[in-house]
Amino acid sequence: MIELQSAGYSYGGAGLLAGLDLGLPPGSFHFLIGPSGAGKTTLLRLCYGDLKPTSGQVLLDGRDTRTFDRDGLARIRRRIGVVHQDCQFIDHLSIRENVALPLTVSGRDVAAEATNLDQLLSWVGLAPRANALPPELSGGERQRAALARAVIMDPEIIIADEPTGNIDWEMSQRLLSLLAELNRMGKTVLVATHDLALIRAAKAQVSARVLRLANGVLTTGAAL
Ligand SMILES: Nc1ncnc2c1ncn2[C@@H]1O[C@H](COP(=O)(O)OP(=O)(O)OP(=O)(O)O)[C@@H](O)[C@H]1O
Repeated sequence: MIELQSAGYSYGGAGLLAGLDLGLPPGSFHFLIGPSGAGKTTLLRLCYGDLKPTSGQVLLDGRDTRTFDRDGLARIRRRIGVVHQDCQFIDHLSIRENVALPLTVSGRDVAAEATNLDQLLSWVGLAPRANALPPELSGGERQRAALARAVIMDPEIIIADEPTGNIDWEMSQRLLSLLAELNRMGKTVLVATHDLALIRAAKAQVSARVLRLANGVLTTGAAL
C-alpha cells in the first residue's frame, strides 16, 4: 500500500533525500536504521503523507500523495497508525481520553467503543493507569499508550519513530512483542530505531527486513 518511486525530499537548500525506491508489502515488518540526521523521520513522514515529496512520488494505495486533498489524506491516514518520537499527548486529558482521540476526531461515538478501548488499554498493560495524565506516566508507559492510540482505528499499517528511544530494555522488549503481535495479525509495520539490540531480539519473533538510510541512500538488508 505504501510505495516510494524515486522519491526525494528537501527542506530547502541542499536535498536531504533523493531517488528513494521502496515498497512496503501488506503484512511486512521493516526496521529503518541509519545515523542521526540521515532522514529517517523525514522518510517516515513521507510514508504516511505528512510530507509530500519534492521529487519523485509516494503512492498510498496506488495514489500519488500530492493529489490528495485534505479530506482524502485524512481518510487514508486513518488506515495508518503512527507512533511519534515524542508521543504527542494532550497533557490535560487522561490516557484513556488521549488513546480515544482518533475516534473523537473522526466523529465516532467513543461511548459505543468503550469495550474496544478498555481491551486495548489492557492489551498494552495500561488499564490500571487509564485515568492518569500523560506527565504521570513512565517513558515505557507513554510509548505503550502511544501505540494504543496508533491502533485504536484498527489501521492496516503501523509506523513507529524510535518507539524505544528512552525506555529500558524490558520495556523495549514489551513494546517489540506488541508490534510483533500486530504483525502476526497481518498488519504492516515500519519501525525507525537506533536500537540494534532490539533488532537482534526481534529475530525470534518476526520475519523482518532492515532498511538502512545513510548519505541519502536507502539499502535493504537480508531478512532477519
Ligand atoms: N522541519 C525541518 N526543517 C528544516 N530541516 C529539518 C526539518 N526537520 C528535519 N530537518 C533536518 O533534516 C535532517 C534529517 O532529519 P530527520 O529528523 O529526518 O533525521 P533522523 O534520521 O530521523 O534523525 P534522528 O535519528 O536524530 O532522529 C536533519 O539535518 C534535520 O535537521
